[in-house]
Amino acid sequence: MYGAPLSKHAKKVMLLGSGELGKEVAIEAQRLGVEMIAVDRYANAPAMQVAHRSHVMDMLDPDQLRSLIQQEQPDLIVPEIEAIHTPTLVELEQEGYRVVPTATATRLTMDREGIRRLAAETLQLPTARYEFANSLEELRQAVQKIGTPCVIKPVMSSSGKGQSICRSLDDVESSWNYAMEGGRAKNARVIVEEFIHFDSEITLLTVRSVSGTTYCEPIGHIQKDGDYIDSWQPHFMTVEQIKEAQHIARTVTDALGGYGIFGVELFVAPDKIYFSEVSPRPHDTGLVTLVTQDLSEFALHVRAILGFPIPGVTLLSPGASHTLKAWEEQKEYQIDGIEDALSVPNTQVRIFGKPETKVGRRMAVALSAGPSIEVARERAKQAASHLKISYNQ
Ligand SMILES: Nc1ncnc2c1ncn2[C@@H]1O[C@H](COP(=O)(O)OP(=O)(O)OP(=O)(O)O)[C@@H](O)[C@H]1O
Ligand SMILES: NCC(=O)N[C@@H]1O[C@H](COP(=O)([O-])[O-])[C@@H](O)[C@H]1O
Ligand SMILES: [Mg+2]
Repeated sequence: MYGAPLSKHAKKVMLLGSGELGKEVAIEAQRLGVEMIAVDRYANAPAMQVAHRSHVMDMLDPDQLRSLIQQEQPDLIVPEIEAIHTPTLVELEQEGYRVVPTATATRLTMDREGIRRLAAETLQLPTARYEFANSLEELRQAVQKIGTPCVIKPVMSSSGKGQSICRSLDDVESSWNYAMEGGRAKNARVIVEEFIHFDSEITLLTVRSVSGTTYCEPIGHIQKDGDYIDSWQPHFMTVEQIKEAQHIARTVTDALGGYGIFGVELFVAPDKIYFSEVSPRPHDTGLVTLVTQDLSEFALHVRAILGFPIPGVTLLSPGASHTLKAWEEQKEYQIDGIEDALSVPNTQVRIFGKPETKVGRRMAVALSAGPSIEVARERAKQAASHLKISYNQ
């Protein structure tokens, strides 16, 4: 039970992070008559453009974060990115605020170390072998222990930022420097992971709600330089593989707790399935669910966090997504080719409306349904290829 947005009894939801994923969450929440407050580090972020109001602030600053939350008094705090001062969320939760899915889940997944130690050491889930290093010298030793090729990532980064493949000991120094440039916060710590030669990688969207745990069909995806290029659903897996994937997803999401959607990232190798990482929030590769499921991952997240039932999720059609990225840093840009993209059958586009372009920044996505995965992927790729960014100096 709640009142109209902006009235005394409104249900107030605060998004911490207001990118393309938050924008879809805000739209779904608006559909249920929720009052939306969008927060991010820059003005006119995508979700801010569809929320009731917005705030620009440094979410890694504990004082700013606390004072905004105390000022707004949201019923639910919904982290949309990892770069948030999560110890403050833990304190606020103890003081009675509700953090989605839980403050501890956001703290553990904020850096790779928390979630990796939970999954591999506490829960004993299969992961790539790993080591941590705080300096170039420690990194050399860690690479020698893990062996090459290996993957080196800042402990605090996302969308592949600062991540590289180290193919021999000669690469260690450049990998270290790259990680130092790409990492978030001033944290000189990296993880070195054994390189897994997987057949495919998937996201298993898993929802925890008042109705229990529900799994979506697996989403296959291709990543380049640690960031996603295209995704499709359903991804074919054997019954045994699906059972194993769901077991891993269940174990890790039960340990994190709370209500909401989780993107469980798994590597599917010939002999076994590896846990990679988990987002306690909608996942970028899950944008495809906007055209494949009766309830998208965003609708599922909103339903779950508001405490509403999720009797089931239905896959309506095979589908695919294909991203459009910018390759220049500019304050002014235009997107052309939308007409051609929308001429592709069963296709939609989402233009995120980010105020500026950056090198490698995702600006839009094409979403296509089709009679098969092959057709859907081809349609989404074709539609995305029609979208062109022109940069105006
Ligand atoms: N140990 C590994 N072996 C092989 N490939 C890997 C390994 N670790 C990461 N990758 C590849 O790099 C991609 C990005 O890695 P990861 O998910 O850890 O980074 P991320 O920065 O958290 O990305 P995002 O925030 O988009 O999920 C993976 O999806 C996978 O394709
Ligand atoms: N892999 C995580 C992910 O896709 N997160 C999405 O990207 C936005 C940041 O984009 P930006 O870096 O272009 O501002 C985030 O706000 C979220 O929507
Ligand atoms: Mg990932």
